[in-house]
Amino acid sequence: MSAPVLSIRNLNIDYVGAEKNFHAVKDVSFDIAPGEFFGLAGESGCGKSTIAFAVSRLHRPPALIRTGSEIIVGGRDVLDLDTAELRSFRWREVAMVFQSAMNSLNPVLTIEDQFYDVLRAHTKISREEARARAAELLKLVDISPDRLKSYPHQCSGGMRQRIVIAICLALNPKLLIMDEPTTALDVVVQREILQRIDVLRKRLGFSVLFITHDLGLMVQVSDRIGIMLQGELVEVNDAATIYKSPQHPYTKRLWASMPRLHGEQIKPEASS
Ligand SMILES: Nc1ncnc2c1ncn2[C@@H]1O[C@H](COP(=O)(O)OP(=O)(O)OP(=O)(O)O)[C@@H](O)[C@H]1O
Repeated sequence: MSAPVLSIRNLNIDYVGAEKNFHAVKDVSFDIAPGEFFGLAGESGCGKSTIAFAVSRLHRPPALIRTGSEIIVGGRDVLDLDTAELRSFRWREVAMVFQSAMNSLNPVLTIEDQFYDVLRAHTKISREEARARAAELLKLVDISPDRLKSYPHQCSGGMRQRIVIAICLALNPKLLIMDEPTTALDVVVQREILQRIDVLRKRLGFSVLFITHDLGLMVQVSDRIGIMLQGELVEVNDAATIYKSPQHPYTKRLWASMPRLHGEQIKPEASS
């Protein structure tokens, strides 16, 4: 089996407080294989985003990663990278779509300039080449290259979100982290975007770490799913098992708390 794209070992993260520390991520370990769509689910506040930020090394104080934690990407521990190494690590190896990504585009720059900024910062690329690459990336997410001249406010929310995803794919990262990437969008647009991501990861071969509290959406798109409860990873299983025969009592409770489209609840099969 080929080496994992991401290997997290004994990850412990505290939020350091004046009075006492809060242990937000508790000894979490999991791997993501090349090309795998891995979902991380759990109620609000269970530590999902804290993990996502740590993997991208975007965590800031008061978040403190404890000694002994490992986040291995491409054979290197992300926690050991210096500033110069981090610059090439982000975007090239790991790119992250945030919860409010569609509002993260710069309002005073055209879409073309936003692509150019990222491409120019990381590669030796001419304006012409960047335009061609940006057009190609827009097509990947089903947006006409005519949009290169638009400003963010001229694009719908779903379109802006797809533009952010296209920018994230600009440097062919091995891992795309998506933290509640579609929460602000309507259900149909959410689904379209996730289906598009799925097609792209199969075509381009990147892996996905997808974070949401919406377990129903997650089982439809993920290969494997990790369930978090109060900072701990309590179950990791393939999506079908999580759906049909969840093993951990908390996973069962999560399903029970989740309304289905027509009001009935998903009843997981009783586990033996
Ligand atoms: N800057 C901070 N200072 C102190 N505690 C924090 C900070 N950021 C997050 N926390 C706490 O750490 C815990 C984990 O938060 P995190 O945002 O990772 O959860 P989450 O599972 O991603 O939640 P959500 O789905 O609401 O985004 C929560 O209890 C949160 O209140």
